[in-house]
Amino acid sequence: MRKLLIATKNEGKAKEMKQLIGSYFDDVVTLNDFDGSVNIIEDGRTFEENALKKARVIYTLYRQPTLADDSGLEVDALDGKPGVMSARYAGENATDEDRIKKLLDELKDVPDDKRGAQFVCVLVFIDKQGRIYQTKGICRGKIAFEPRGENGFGYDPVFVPDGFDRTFAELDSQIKNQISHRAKAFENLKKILGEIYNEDTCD
Ligand SMILES: O=c1[nH]c(=O)c2ncn([C@@H]3O[C@H](COP(=O)(O)OP(=O)(O)OP(=O)(O)O)[C@@H](O)[C@H]3O)c2[nH]1
Ligand SMILES: [Mg+2]
Repeated sequence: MRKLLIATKNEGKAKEMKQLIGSYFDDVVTLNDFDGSVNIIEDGRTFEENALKKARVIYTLYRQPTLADDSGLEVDALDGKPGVMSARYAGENATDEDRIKKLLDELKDVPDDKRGAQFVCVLVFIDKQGRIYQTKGICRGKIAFEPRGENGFGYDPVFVPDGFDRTFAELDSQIKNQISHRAKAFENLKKILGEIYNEDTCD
């Protein structure tokens, strides 16, 4: 029985991660399932530092294979902000709506051709023996002028991925799971998992 702990409390992210992880684990649980009380301070300057910290804290507590995702939105016209601050962009207790409103306010005078942005996702996986693996995915797109769509989470209603004219929240979740920053990071992670679990099938 192979168990994976996912070090996230974000339900939107957790749902996508469970869909993307594939069949390498028999049981996949997130912090909301097994330890909602743990509070990890994300004080890194990069997605890499924060993802590593989340994975390390949970691996150290439970000594089980652990996966963490640190992700966010980098907007060209804001010099890469909100970046690692994406979840806290409008304050600690703000909602997705508050964050979107703040973003659209800041971009209100920015024309269509200057609204480029990218979602970034860094995954850190720690295997049963404590070996650390990291992958990254980027999805380019642009920021819409108003929110559209009901799917997904976070900034999805205002992010239009390159090659599409609909937002992530208007696209089917299956399409998001093929082209997103998270999907790309998982493509690389699955290659690593394939190697780990082929050479070491015990757990
Ligand atoms: O529209 C979106 N579609 C996405 O696919 C996506 N991926 C990340 N984000 C945003 O970036 C923050 C990450 O911050 P984050 O990595 O610290 O996660 P979090 O604090 O929400 O949960 P946890 O995993 O740390 O427990 C999230 O809250 C979201 O606002 C996304 N928004
Ligand atoms: Mg967080």
